[in-house]
Amino acid sequence: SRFCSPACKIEVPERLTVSHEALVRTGLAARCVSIAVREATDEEILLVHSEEYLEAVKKTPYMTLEDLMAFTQQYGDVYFHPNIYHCAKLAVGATLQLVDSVMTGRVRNGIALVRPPGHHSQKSAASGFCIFNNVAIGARYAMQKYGAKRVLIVDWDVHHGQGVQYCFEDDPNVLYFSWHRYEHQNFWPNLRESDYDSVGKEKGAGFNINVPWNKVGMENSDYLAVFFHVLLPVAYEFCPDLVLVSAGFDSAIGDPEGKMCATPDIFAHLTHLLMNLAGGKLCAVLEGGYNLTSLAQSVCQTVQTLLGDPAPLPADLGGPCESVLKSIHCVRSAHKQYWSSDLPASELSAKSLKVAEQKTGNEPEAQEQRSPEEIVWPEPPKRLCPPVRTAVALPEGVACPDACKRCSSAEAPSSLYSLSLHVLCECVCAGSVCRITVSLYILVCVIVCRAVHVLICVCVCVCVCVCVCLAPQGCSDVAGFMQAVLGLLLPLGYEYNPGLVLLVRMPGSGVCESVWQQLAGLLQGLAQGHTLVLMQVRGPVWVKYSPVNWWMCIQDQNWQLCKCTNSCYQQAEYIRYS
Ligand SMILES: NCCCNCCCCCC(=O)CS
Ligand SMILES: [Zn+2]
Repeated sequence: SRFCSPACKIEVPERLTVSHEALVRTGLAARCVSIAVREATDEEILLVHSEEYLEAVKKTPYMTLEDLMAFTQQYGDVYFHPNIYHCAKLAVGATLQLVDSVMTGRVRNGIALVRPPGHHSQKSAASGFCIFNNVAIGARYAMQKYGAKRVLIVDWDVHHGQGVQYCFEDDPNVLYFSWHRYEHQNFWPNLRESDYDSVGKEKGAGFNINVPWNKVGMENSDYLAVFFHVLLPVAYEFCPDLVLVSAGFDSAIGDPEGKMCATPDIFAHLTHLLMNLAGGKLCAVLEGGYNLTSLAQSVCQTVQTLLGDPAPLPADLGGPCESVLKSIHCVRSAHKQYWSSDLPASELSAKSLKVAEQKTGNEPEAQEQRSPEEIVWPEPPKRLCPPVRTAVALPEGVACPDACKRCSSAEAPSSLYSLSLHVLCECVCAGSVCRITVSLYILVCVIVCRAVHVLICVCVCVCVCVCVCLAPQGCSDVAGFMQAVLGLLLPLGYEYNPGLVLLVRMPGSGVCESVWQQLAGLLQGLAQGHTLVLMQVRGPVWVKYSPVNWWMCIQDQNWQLCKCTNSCYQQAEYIRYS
């Protein structure tokens, strides 16, 4: 009978079958393009691993049981099954097939559901269930075959991918970000170099970011705070050509390894926040994830966001806990010298990162006492996947796009203010909007919102401070702008949890196109994507309002609304008319 180390009780084949079955059951698989897997070649594996290691692993299918056990003992927490070499080659091959499909533009993004995982394996060693380092090979492959200059690897698995860190620690072209259960080096793999002060070596200094979780029981707001205040400002400054995600879901609630409390829907937001980078080129590669229920739910949340569906409302976020604030402060201080977009750590005061009352110490222990099966959490909320409908406000004399039928509103709104009020009221009285976050530029239209309710003004005053500190520099201060969006607007927006985001761009606001689109994209993580974008520009411009995706073509002050069928636009983008 097959010898079995304790490890093989959790890294089991059912991980892939339950994930795939969930994708099929929810209809998500049918919306995806399936990519064939293949075995990796020796040359591809040698992009990261040594010849002697590869040659040794090649022998494992033919080893006797005792040889296999001896071979396994030399590594930590892996098991070598006679078939694992074949599976490990398929895991790498699947990853590279995904990288091919994304880098050639055949698909925009995708996920490789593979096992064994990869992020712990090293040049000449297997570790932590990992044989070959799928994601590290994927990064090297993308740089070698497609000339990718900068690759961002985001490792949201609950373990530190030390294998990836070792592979790229002196390489400034690969930015490796990992958060991981650490508990002051008391959690596996118990490495000193997993702490926040490992920032990379030589030319790679600043390109390795470790965020240690020194407590278990981390929640959604902790994960988002690290994205807003550590990863995203640096990722935007790094400006990658490709994003690889070491998508381990053992960081989700119910996992026996992670013992965290973040719910599966958080992966919809983490994915969304990364999709605006690298022109949307994102390859997620499965790492860990051992609670079959939360694994399947987390995979579905990730895939549904990759497909472009609006993220669910970020349910009742608190502020990050004290322990996370400390980790964030430490890692930002360690990296302050490398990243200009990094506000001095002191700026990250408790006020902008609302300090939640210290998590009462007993929760995690309670978690520890309950067996993983006993931990329950609510089903992820049903998510909108709105048909793409459109509304076009057309100036006189401009023909409707095909298949549109003009249904001008009763009173053709005569100005930007009355239009947004008009649409606003339509939303509000349609009851589909309970609260509204006004975004950066709405302050100029504060008169529009007066008719809505006083809550707006609270938010507007916050936005006023952001806009004031931004407007003078205009587009030249992109870093400053993005820092304010990531470090202030998004955290507050997520905590405020609005029913609608109103984004108004006034002429002379001085923000350039790309930054504007980043802002509109990022804000769609709020309000289930209910975003109204109003732009007043010279000449007609199409803008997008979702989920009904109202398109408004605006010319000067002349507005008319008409609804188009959803056949007009499959993927809502900005289309500028000549
Ligand atoms: N030696 C005491 C217990 C050690 N357990 C090690 C578990 C490794 C988990 C690796 C993993 O999940 C990859 S994502
Ligand atoms: Zn893991």
